[in-house]
Amino acid sequence: MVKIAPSILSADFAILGDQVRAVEEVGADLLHIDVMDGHFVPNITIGPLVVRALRLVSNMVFDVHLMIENPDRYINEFAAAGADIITVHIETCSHLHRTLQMIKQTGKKAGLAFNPATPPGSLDYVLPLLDLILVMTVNPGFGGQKFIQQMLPKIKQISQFLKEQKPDVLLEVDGGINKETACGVVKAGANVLVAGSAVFGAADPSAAVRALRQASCCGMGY
Ligand SMILES: O=C(CO)[C@@H](O)[C@H](O)COP(=O)(O)O
Ligand SMILES: [Fe+2]
Repeated sequence: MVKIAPSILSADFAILGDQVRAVEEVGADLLHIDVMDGHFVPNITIGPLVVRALRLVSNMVFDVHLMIENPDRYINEFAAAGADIITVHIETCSHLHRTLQMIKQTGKKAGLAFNPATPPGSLDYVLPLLDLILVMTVNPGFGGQKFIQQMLPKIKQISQFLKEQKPDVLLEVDGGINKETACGVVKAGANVLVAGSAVFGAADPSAAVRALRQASCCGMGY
């Protein structure tokens, strides 16, 4: 079953709690929380305080996507604030194995993200520590960008690798996912679809989650 992960980056922050409740009620599987530091990516967004506040109003799995330099400094804080999955970018970690160990030591699930131009190289060496792999299908930093088609072979390659080595690891895609692109990424092997503007940019976010779920079924052959 494909999981749908609305990204609050495109939500209305003035009514964030209501928007999160709406996607939770319609059965979205994870809540994707984009953390940006203005260094690794040009944008600045959410910190642990917001995660802590949302934890009080939601029981969803919190999927925290750290787009920050030197993520080790903040792993414990995000874990304590209520993150369930903490994903770091391979491009930000000088000691990736240690960083992933640090996440696992908090008792949370660990994810590893790859920018569009980054080959999925080090996977062999850190796979035992991973619960999720995130393939960026846009360059990180902003919502509402166009899906990069060239990522489909990368998704296929990682999906094949996971089937052989560790099938329970989630394969998430993030960026430009909507009703039109969902089928192709699922066919390529993705099983978690992050969607920001396609959900919270829609007039009715609940209907948009349902539509995305429906569209993802085509990739599974029905
Ligand atoms: O991590 C990011 C952007 O860097 C994402 O999670 C965005 O929030 C996706 O937005 P859409 O492309 O779905 O609008
Ligand atoms: Fe993200």
